[in-house]
Amino acid sequence: MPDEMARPLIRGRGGGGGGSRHLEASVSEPGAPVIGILGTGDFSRSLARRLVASGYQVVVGSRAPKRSGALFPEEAEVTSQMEAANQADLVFVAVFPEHHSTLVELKPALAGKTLVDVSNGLQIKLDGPSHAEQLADLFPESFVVKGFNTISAWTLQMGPRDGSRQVFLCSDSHKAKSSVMQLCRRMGFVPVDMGLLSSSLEIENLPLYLFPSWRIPILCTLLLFIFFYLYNFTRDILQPYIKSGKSVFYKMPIETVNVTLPSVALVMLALVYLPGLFAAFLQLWWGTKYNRFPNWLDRWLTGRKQFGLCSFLCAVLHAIYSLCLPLRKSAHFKLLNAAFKQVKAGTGGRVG
Ligand SMILES: NC(=O)C1=CN([C@@H]2O[C@H](COP(=O)(O)OP(=O)(O)OC[C@H]3O[C@@H](n4cnc5c(N)ncnc54)[C@H](OP(=O)(O)O)[C@@H]3O)[C@@H](O)[C@H]2O)C=CC1
Ligand SMILES: [Fe+3]
Repeated sequence: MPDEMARPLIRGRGGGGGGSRHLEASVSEPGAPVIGILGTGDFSRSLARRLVASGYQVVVGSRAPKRSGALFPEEAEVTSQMEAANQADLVFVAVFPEHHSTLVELKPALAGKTLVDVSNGLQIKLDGPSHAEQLADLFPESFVVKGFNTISAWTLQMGPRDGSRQVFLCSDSHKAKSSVMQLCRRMGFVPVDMGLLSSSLEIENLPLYLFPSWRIPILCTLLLFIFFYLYNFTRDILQPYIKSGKSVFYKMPIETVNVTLPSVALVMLALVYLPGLFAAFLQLWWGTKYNRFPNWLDRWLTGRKQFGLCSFLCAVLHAIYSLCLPLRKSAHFKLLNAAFKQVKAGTGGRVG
């Protein structure tokens, strides 16, 4: 990582270019609470800039402050980890969780202070202590708040935009959580209270789920496509070939795909409406609207938008293919016509 460390995510004032104008414009307000950041990696650098831009005094704790100092804005002080822990009122722990234990010597300096754990896991963990809970065990005299792990260094750098403004927070200390929520708002993010620190595992897993609601609809679309494609291939290409030796394999990439797409689109559309019918049937069967649907039906109902969009995509592809086919046929016809005219005129020249 040292090479990456040498390359600032956004350039300092002397570096020219890059960076958001908002960040360049603000200066830390004197008398604002001192925010400490342990670690000088990508996240730390972006966070420091955003905090400075929001009017906070920032002190960054590094194992090698001399090396890292140049990567931070002038307003942020880069010093030793111990010095930063002593000076700060609230401390962001921006080091990877496997290195949390190297910070234990800061325990006395961090006692009674709020620690924000921003770490993410590398894989989804379904049980066991979260990184935040492990940090709380390491620093029992501090108040650990989990949060900011769903915000990327890039988002911090560019400023909150729609879609990634929410910061999920949880802590066993109401006071510590409130102070982080306030800080969050001042930085332009929207804090979402997720309750006690026991929710931290859920928050840590959040960034690891990539488009979770799309997985099943996409899988369904692919399976249906394979099924209908094989059916059409057998019916339109394989069967004539075996029966009468007629070779129409050229139809495979375009015509067979084109007859497959509407079938997939229609079945996917049916899958949008089907769970609604199941739900209505269950409600009639139970005689009430207020029972919980079984999990599978619940997930299906909430995934209807994705099923619908997959169906729409197939229909659009079918429309595009259908428009392209006559163009291809007319080009073919023109070529044949030209050849015929030349033969008729007895020129015998090359065509095409
Ligand atoms: N990058 C991102 O977009 C996001 C990162 N996060 C979380 O933020 C945390 C930091 O991530 P990121 O900044 O990308 O990581 P980097 O690897 O870029 O930085 C980690 C920093 O940790 C410090 N550190 C302290 N002790 C040790 C040690 N024993 N060994 C190695 N490094 C140590 C180092 O600073 P120094 O050498 O100065 O002490 C180093 O710069 C992680 O927990 C990550 O999950 C969360 C959301 C997004
Ligand atoms: Fe059609």
